[in-house]
Amino acid sequence: MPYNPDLRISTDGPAVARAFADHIVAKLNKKKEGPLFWALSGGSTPKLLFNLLAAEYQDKIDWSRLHFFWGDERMVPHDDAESNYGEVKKLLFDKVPVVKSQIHAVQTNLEPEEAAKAYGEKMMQLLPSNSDGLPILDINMLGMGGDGHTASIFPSNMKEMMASDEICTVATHPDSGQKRVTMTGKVLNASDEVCFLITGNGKTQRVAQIINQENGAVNFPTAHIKPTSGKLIWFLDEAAASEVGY
Ligand SMILES: O=C(O)[C@H](O)[C@@H](O)[C@H](O)[C@H](O)COP(=O)(O)O
Repeated sequence: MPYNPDLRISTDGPAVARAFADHIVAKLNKKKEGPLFWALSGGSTPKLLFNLLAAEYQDKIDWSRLHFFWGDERMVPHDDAESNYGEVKKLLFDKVPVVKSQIHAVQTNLEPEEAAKAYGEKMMQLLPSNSDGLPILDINMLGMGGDGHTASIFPSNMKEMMASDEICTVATHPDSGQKRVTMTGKVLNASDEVCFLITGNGKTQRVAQIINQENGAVNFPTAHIKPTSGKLIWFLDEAAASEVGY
């Protein structure tokens, strides 16, 4: 399958956040009615988005239609500074009229294996599934680490995570040893749409290697995330995209 994601390049991080926020509005308008199942990612880039949504999109989005999931979550209490859920609760959920019962957080009070199993079961209950029996998210918003990881699929566990038939599984951060629950590669690729939000000159080389399909790209998990039948969009700022070949 050729690798030619839809590239949407904006001037800087805030402009990337705005481009993606407008993309959410457009998707809600296109779908006219019914729920939109949106998986969030952690990290610093989404913070720009959450702050913008809270500040300027209160009335542009019908928040009652949104269901929130997480592509990965750190196995810490929700009020821990490391919590992906905690971050978006503080920056967004506490400021806009989301429906609390439609926020589907990972149960980080459970043991990691239990939490991964429970989350996979919850996704199967709530989401439509494809012909392979995998849950389909309308939008899977992902970031990319400097090592090319996405969600909590790292180069060190990539083969296992991309081959797994589990919906969610436990991952261990290679540096910190932190336990995480992550959606597996097949689930990410079952999404109706995967949107990468990647900004900053720290990602330039990795972005170029993957988008230009240079040697070694196959070593990076992000290069393996291309929906089997959905769309793949990369929202980039000029710094991250500066060495993209086309
Ligand atoms: O829980 C996490 O840490 C994220 O899901 C992770 O995969 C993140 O998306 C990347 O590390 C990019 O993070 P930045 O946007 O901070 O570079």
